[in-house]
Amino acid sequence: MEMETKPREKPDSTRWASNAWALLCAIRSQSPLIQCITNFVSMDLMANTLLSAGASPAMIHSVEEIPDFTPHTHALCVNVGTLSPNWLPAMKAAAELACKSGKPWVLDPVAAGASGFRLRACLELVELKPCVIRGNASEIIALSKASVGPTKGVDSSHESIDAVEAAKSLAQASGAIVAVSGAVDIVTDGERVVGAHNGVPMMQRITATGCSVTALIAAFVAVDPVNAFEATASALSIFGVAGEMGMNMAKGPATLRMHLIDSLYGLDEADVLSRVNITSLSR
Ligand SMILES: Nc1ncnc2c1ncn2[C@@H]1O[C@H](COP(=O)(O)OP(=O)(O)OP(=O)(O)O)[C@@H](O)[C@H]1O
Ligand SMILES: Cc1ncsc1CCO
Ligand SMILES: [Mg+2]
Repeated sequence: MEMETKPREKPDSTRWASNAWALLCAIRSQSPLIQCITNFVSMDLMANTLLSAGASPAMIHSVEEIPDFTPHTHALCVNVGTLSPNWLPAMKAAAELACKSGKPWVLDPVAAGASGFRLRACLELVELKPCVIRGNASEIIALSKASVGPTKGVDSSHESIDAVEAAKSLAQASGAIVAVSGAVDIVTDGERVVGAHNGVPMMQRITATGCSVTALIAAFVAVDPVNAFEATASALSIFGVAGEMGMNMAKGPATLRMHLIDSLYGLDEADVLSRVNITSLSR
């Protein structure tokens, strides 16, 4: 029998899974404070997603409060889902202050291509240096091409895999990590591309699961801001694992919503190590 002379390297998939578990443990022990400026539809599910993961959400959005509050947060999540002109100054002020305070902020460009107003707002926010941009495929394609077009509103009419090139060019142009959710969640820094192969299709039937995973990404980058690429893929995968486990108990979207939150809260090391499925898609 041949003796091994050096320790065998763990395969990539094992390293991704143990890193995801370490980051979830860090969220549970540090309970990072996440400021969320988000749409009215998502506020409840987003706050409950963050709480069940161990983070501390604060849905604070008035421009008057940002100078006092934003510097004390650990990360910021900005979501333009129910955008109106009077909300945009608060989003920009918070993004600017987060950057100035050295805190990561994450952008969710909901329905970016649905109107000129919304697209311009998203492009202005991208100028303010988000650490991560997470959207569905149609949103990332619209933002990357800076084009308004026929859309299904907040839902995607593209597959995530069709948005890989758009995501790479948006990442290169903006300096942000770009994530595209879908059957496979794609994450890129403009060079590297990974896919998180977790989740269940029923998650699309619950409004604001995308918004909520963007906030979860904010919590993951809050505990590991220098490795935003890894943190983003981990958050997407962990949320997908919670969806898979929740689906085992669910009868439809309403019960999946409940069981997803319970599963995220209850995830243990064995669940994470056996289910996290992140692979390289770089060519
Ligand atoms: N076909 C699928 N199979 C498995 N998981 C999926 C599938 N489609 C979406 N998901 C998961 O559902 C979650 C939401 O992704 P989706 O792309 O629907 O976001 P979204 O369109 O921004 O949603 P919303 O705007 O309602 O917040 C993600 O965690 C994603 O991984
Ligand atoms: C349904 C809906 N409309 C605006 S924001 C939102 C939540 C999902 O993006
Ligand atoms: Mg969305």
